Amino acid sequence: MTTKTKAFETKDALDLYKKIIYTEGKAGRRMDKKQIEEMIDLAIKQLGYSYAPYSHFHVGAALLAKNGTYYTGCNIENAAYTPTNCAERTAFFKAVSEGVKEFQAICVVGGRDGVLTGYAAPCGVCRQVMMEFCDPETFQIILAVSKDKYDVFTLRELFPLGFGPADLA
Ligand SMILES: O=c1ccn([C@H]2C[C@H](O)[C@@H](CO)O2)c(=O)[nH]1
Ligand SMILES: [Zn+2]
Repeated sequence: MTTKTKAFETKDALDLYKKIIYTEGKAGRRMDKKQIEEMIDLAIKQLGYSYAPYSHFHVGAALLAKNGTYYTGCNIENAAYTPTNCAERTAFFKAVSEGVKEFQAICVVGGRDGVLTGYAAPCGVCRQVMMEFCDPETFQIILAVSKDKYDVFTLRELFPLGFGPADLA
């Protein structure tokens, strides 16, 4: 019998294991489960504000600043298509326009007609904007389908070898 099997012999041990994987994520990171759930709720609420008459793909985001403030965002499309702003960038630009430039994490949800069936990963442009303001090693990106189905990534994982302000130094 392996040590791992032994660890799950009691319900307490199993609960502890679940707590660890839920709060630390795959790469051993630390985000409070309650806070992740709060961010998922906020991002899902944003789906209701999404303006997506062309793609019908609704996206919501909740950005957590280091000062503890949340900035939410939705995608905002345009008849000329290219002026479209993604949910993530809406959240970032709201924060930066209010003088807030330090961030801990963002949660993103999205799906056709606002129905969440899988992860809506940030597009390349949004990853580049994150790279401008966030430390790629520590900034957390929560991709969620529901409060029971989500994954946490660092910006570095989603944007390896990304170009950022440090490259100009
Ligand atoms: O990172 C992304 C990628 C796409 N979208 C939006 C833009 C557009 O309105 C729709 C389809 O691409 O999804 C976002 O909000 N965030
Ligand atoms: Zn984007």
